[in-house]
Amino acid sequence: MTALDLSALRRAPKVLLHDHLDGGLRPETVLELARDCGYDGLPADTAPALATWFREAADSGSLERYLETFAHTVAVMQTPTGLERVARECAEDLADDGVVYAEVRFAPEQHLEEGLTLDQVVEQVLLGFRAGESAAETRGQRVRVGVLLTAMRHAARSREIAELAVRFRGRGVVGFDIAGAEAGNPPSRHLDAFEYMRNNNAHFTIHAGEAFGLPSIHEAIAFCGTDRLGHGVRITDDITIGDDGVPVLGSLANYVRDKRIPLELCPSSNVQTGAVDALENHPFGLLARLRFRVTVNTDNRLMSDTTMSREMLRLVETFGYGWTDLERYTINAMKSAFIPFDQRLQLIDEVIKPGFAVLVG
Ligand SMILES: O=c1[nH]cnc2c1ncn2[C@@H]1O[C@H](CO)[C@@H](O)[C@H]1O
Ligand SMILES: [Zn+2]
Repeated sequence: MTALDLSALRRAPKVLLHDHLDGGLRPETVLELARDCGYDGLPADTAPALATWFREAADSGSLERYLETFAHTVAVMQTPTGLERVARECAEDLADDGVVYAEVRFAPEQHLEEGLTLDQVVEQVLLGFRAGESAAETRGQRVRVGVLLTAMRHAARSREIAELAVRFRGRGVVGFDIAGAEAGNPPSRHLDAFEYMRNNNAHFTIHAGEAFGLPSIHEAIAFCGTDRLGHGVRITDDITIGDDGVPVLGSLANYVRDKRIPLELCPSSNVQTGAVDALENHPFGLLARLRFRVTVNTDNRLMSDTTMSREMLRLVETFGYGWTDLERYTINAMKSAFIPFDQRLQLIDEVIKPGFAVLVG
């Protein structure tokens, strides 16, 4: 059995379903792109200072204030070269951390300030991911990145973005999502977009149950028909612990568990936005114990100063997980991916299981 430390975790084959492209830039890239495009609004002028600023500003205890930090990353992702570079480095960084499959999301509508079209934005990002995958492969690292197109929930372009996602299906886009401030912007505002996805037999996830509770999760499932829940941590509001210490599930919690609806849990991010007050109290422990389909995710690597390996290490330190637990969460994630079933199975059988066998054995 290999000791469960950060370097061993980085060698484990990992699957990431919830990661924002505009939340994962390298600090030095933010600085260089800002210089190139003449953006002078950055709050720091060295890479370490900028890294610290993002982490501290995101540590706000409020989703709204957390989201304000994205103004700086989105500002430097407005040109073809900027978009391509950010996507390329994202794929390389994930590969370097031992991620073998990732679904990375971003909102094309936020990248039109310099006159690019929605299609051009998506094309540049896809080019970047393909370049990053190839660069990683030349170093002997293998990662596959699929794209989720996000619509901003306070805006009114979700139908258009859903159409964009379907148009780029088969060319690297594997699904759709809505994100942004949750309170006041329920998923049902975007019913036509979700209906469009369903009519086209296309996959989507919805940020729900992060800053707002059960009504948001209920709408995402019952009205919108989501395949997965982005975060979904507040499903614990529907679980009570009886006097005998035994958890009792309400009907919504039961439904989520019965239907094996995947929860894209993002431990560090949830503490930063105040969805959870401390990692020790993160519902990951309870939900995993109750055998919900839990997955481990980064959300925003820059804002949380994290990686997949570090999120896993934090869970190991907090909940005492071992390799077989981590393998189970990884297989949960791979089963829940939006690529075709046979390809998921192949990654499980040929990459994930053999990779963990080496570590466990
Ligand atoms: O955890 C989150 N909850 C809700 N919205 C988020 C979260 N992280 C990022 N974004 C939002 O998604 C956009 C597209 O990637 C980001 O610009 C940010 O506004
Ligand atoms: Zn998110």
